[in-house]
Amino acid sequence: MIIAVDGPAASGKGTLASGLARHYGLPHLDTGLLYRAVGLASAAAVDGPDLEPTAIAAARSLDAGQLTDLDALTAAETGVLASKVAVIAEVRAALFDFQRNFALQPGGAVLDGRDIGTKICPDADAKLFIQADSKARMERRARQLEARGVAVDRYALFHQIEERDARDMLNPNGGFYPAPDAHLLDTTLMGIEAALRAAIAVVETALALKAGGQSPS
Ligand SMILES: Nc1ncnc2c1ncn2[C@@H]1O[C@H](COP(=O)(O)OP(=O)(O)OP(=O)(O)O)[C@@H](O)[C@H]1O
Ligand SMILES: Nc1ccn([C@@H]2O[C@H](COP(=O)(O)O)[C@@H](O)[C@H]2O)c(=O)n1
Repeated sequence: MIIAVDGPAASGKGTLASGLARHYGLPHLDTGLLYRAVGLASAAAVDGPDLEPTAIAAARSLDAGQLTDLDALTAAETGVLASKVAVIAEVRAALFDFQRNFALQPGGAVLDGRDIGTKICPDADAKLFIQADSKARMERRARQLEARGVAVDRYALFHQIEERDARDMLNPNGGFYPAPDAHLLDTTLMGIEAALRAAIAVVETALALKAGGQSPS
């Protein structure tokens, strides 16, 4: 079974994808980490003329060892770098096979990102698109960073998230919209447990419909 979980920055898609993976006993891939690793590897070239070739070479030579330094990878600034390399078509192409092969492993997988339901796994058995308003997303990210001891300027963080959302939405090589068969889940007013229960219900309904049965009540 393949489950696709998409949504904007700090919407909680990674948390839900990891909860779904635990619930169904499936492996989970946070595909944002791949773009973050390429962004980090290209940091010295960012906003300069060499960004494209640097990022393309970094994407083509990416290996799993670069996905381990979670403090550096999940820093807010790394998210901005990631969104700058994510507009480069050759970077997306270089990362495609890794994601697709992960999805196609025996038994299936849960992947979260921006284009899983539209580009990486248009054939997924269940697709969720997670939404939450920008203020809620900013507050979630702020608390996450503060829990790690990082000082947060909420005003700057809010603008950084909005700027990244805008770059992502305009990404000409993206596909960062809900797939036509995705279920929209707005978690603005939901805690993590309630959101996970709702996500599991979406998957159960998708599976029941796929099997040709009634959707579970
Ligand atoms: N429904 C929720 N209510 C409150 N907090 C939440 C909820 N969902 C997730 N969080 C918290 O918000 C923070 C961001 O969540 P998460 O990392 O899952 O988002 P994301 O969409 O994967 O982010 P990114 O796209 O930037 O990687 C985490 O600290 C997580 O625990
Ligand atoms: N499938 C994906 C996943 C991510 N991106 C880009 O990477 C940035 C960071 O992603 P997070 O999920 O960790 O926030 C994101 O803003 C996108 O620009 C992508 O292009 N495709």
